[in-house]
Amino acid sequence: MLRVEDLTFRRRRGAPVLDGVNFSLAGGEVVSLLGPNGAGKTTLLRAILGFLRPQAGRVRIDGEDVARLSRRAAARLVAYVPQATQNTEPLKVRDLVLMGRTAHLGLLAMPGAEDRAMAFSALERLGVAHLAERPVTAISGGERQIVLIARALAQEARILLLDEPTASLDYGNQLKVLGAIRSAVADGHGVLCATHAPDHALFLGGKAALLKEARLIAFGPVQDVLTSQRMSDLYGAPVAVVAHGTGSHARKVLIPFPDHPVPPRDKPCDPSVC
Ligand SMILES: Nc1ncnc2c1ncn2[C@@H]1O[C@H](COP(=O)(O)OP(=O)(O)OP(=O)(O)O)[C@@H](O)[C@H]1O
Repeated sequence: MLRVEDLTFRRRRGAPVLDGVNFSLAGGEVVSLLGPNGAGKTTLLRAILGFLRPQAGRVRIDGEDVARLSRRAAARLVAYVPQATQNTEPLKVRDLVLMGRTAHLGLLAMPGAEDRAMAFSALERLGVAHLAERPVTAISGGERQIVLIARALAQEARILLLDEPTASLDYGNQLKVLGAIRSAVADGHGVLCATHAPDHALFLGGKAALLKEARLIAFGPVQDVLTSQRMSDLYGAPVAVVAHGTGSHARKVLIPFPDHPVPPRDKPCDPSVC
C-alpha cells in the first residue's frame, strides 16, 4: 500500500540526503528503518508525509502520489509519531489523543461523541485508558510515547510512521512501546519504524531497511538482512549477530565486540553462554 519509488531529495545544492530510495510497505507489516545518525531516516519519514518535495521519484499510497494529496487527505492515510518531545501544554491525555481526529472533522467542526469514543478506544487498546484524565505533563516519557501512538491510531490512518519511538525510555517502557507497535501491526496497520536499536527490529519481526549515507543498502526480512557484516558496516563498529536457541525458539541477537578488529562471522552461539 505504501511505495517509495526512486526517491531522491537534496537541500539546496548539497549532496543528496536521500538517493534513489526504493521500498514498499504492506498493511499488517512492519519495516524497521535502521541507520547511523544523519543517515536520512527522519528525512525519509518527512518525505513520505509529503512535507518535503523530492527532486526525483515519488511516494505512492494505494497508487496515489502523496505530492498530489492535500494535507488533510494525507493525514487520513498516514499518521506520524515524531521523536520524543516534551509537552509544555498541560493538555489532558484524552484531548491530545482526540487531536488525532482532526483530519476527519469538517471545517470548523468540533469533535463529537463518536470521535471521543474512538480516542478512548485507542487508549484502551494500548492499555493506557487510566491515563485519560491526566495532564500530558504529568505522565512518564514511556507513557507519553504510548499516548502518541494512541493519537496516531485515533487518526485511523492505515500507515504509521514512528521516529525512534523507544528513544530515552527505560527498558520496561521500551518493551511496552514495542508491544503497542506489535498490536498495531496485528490490527492491520503498516508500520515504518525508525530506530537505533537493531534488537528492537529483530523483536518486531517483519522487514528491515538499512539506510547509509542517503542510500538504502539493504531491504528484506529482518532475520536475513541483519548480519554481523552488515551491522558492523552500518555502524562502523564490530558487532556479532548470533543465533540464540534452537528450533521454534531460535532467534537472532546482537552482541557488541568493541575490541574486535574485524566483524565476527555469523555463527550460532552456545545457548548456555548467551
Ligand atoms: N533542517 C535541516 N537543514 C539542513 N540539513 C538538515 C536539516 N535536517 C537534517 N539535515 C541534515 O540531513 C541529513 C539527514 O538528517 P536526518 O535527520 O534525516 O538523519 P537521521 O538518520 O534521522 O539522523 P538521527 O538518527 O541522528 O536522528 C543530516 O546530514 C542532517 O545534518
